[in-house]
Amino acid sequence: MRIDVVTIFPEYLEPLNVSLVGKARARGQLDVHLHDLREWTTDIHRTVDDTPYGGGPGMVMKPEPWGAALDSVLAAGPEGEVPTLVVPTPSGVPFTQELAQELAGRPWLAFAPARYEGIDRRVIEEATTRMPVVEASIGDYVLAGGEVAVLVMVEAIARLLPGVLGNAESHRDDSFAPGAMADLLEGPVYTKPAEWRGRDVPEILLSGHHGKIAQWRREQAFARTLANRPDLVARWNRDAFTKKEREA
Ligand SMILES: NC(=S)c1ccno1
Repeated sequence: MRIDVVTIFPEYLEPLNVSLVGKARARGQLDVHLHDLREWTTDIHRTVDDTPYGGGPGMVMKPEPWGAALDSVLAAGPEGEVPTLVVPTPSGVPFTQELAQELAGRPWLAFAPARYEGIDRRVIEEATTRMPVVEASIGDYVLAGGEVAVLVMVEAIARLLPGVLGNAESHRDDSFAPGAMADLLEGPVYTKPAEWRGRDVPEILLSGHHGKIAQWRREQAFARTLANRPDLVARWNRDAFTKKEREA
């Protein structure tokens, strides 16, 4: 997978050099290109923003640098291919495990994290005429810029790429993973020692009875989901529960 990120703070994306994503890059599973938006400014002050038409607080990111930057990204990418442009924004669709899974299946992603009050709308509109565009939100809150959201999205997507996680099974039981864990939160996990500060590991996990352990884990997942995400419960019904049982 190729990933391009256009940003006024390339240094904000340094974490893409370490840990899981860094290792995937080193193994050639990810090809990440960072671009400083100011490279496409034309004035001595390298201006990327201006006051909003219609008035109002804050500044808006100018269309010219973004347009030129996206032109360059497209030109530098694989011949005859276009990226999916991912725009992190609180006004986007929810960035879910399902969306991460879908984006992990695409060969080329370009991220456009905004600052200030956002990017001039014409940039997004023009982009949709030449590539798929996904405006997505990592949560119902506002950040100072989209770079943090890019880090979140890239990690969530990268870990789903084949071979990136050591154990291919690791994300099968993730919260929200497709199949039996859809709309479910992961239950509690334990490791050695069997007793720690007077707290024992649940006996069932030491039983070696895989069927009962799986059943206990499903029950724990349902209990945690009921407690922490009643909104997900609304998506269940008895058939779905049964279906989950069959799939698990
Ligand atoms: N919630 C998201 S994705 C965001 C981007 C910028 N500020 O908030």
